[in-house]
Amino acid sequence: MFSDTTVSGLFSSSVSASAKRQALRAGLASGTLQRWPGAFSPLVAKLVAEVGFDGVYVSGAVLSADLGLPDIGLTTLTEVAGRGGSIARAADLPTLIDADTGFGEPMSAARTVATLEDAGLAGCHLEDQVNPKRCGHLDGKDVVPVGDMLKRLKAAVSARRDDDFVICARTDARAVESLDSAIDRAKAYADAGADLIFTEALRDLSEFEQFRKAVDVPLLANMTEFGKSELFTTQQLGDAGYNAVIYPVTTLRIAMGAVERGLREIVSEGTQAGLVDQMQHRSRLYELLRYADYNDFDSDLFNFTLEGATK
Ligand SMILES: C[C@](O)(C(=O)O)[C@H](CC(=O)O)C(=O)O
Ligand SMILES: [Mg+2]
Repeated sequence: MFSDTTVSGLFSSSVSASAKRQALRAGLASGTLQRWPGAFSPLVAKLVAEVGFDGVYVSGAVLSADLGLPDIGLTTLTEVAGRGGSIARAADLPTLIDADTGFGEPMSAARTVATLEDAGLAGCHLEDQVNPKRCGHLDGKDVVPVGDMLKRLKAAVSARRDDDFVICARTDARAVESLDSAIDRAKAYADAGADLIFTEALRDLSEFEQFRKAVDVPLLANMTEFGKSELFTTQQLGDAGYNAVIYPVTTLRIAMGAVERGLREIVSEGTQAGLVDQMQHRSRLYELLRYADYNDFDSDLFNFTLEGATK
């Protein structure tokens, strides 16, 4: 029987895309470091929200890896917007997505922004790398001339229909040119309308501090593992005056580490029984997915209980 329980928020977050964008902007203006872990799936986004983070990040590296591809600009806007939209709608938090170089020339960057807005994202970042792009923490990457990136950014900004959609400009110039050049580029990108600057692959804390002193727009730090930056704490990044931090690939690395160990143990032991204690319990999964609320919604169709399940 249908009950009058509201289904709002069951299939998709009940917070509108525009409210999420406002929340993202408020967080960036709050003076408190905003923490955005990468979610490799909608389910992980739900967990990110429940654990108490401020936002969700969708990583290009993770999205490609999940498709079994390297992060070298092979994914398409359709793939990225589709997966990003599914992740964004799963949680009440705002989601920032990695839009790489904008999937083409400036007009494509503009279309990227419109498409990501339609998909319910709260913001995206566009980087100043050449195509094909690479992971910002690997050697051998290159950046486009400042003027080309300004065209990319201006096109993106002009395509925005919701003024609250956050456009973040990422500069990869630190590793390719110098810290000074990265700072100059950041200033030019902010003048072109970027709301947030992603300072890629800085080396030590003093570089984060120098960046902060030189520019007066919100700054984002990338705490990706096994890269060029040391892993600073939220306290250190907050003290350095940064506004946001991403842990882009962290949840995927944790999960894949556990998956590989688990698969090997099944082969060596002939059973996964010794791993069960480390697994997310069925009841916890059902709690995250709000099974009980679906039961309430239509008890004729959904009458799940955990009775009979092994503990
Ligand atoms: C942030 C990043 O763009 C991503 O796609 O997640 C990557 C992360 C990584 O490869 O570790 C990057 O820093 O280029
Ligand atoms: Mg990326």
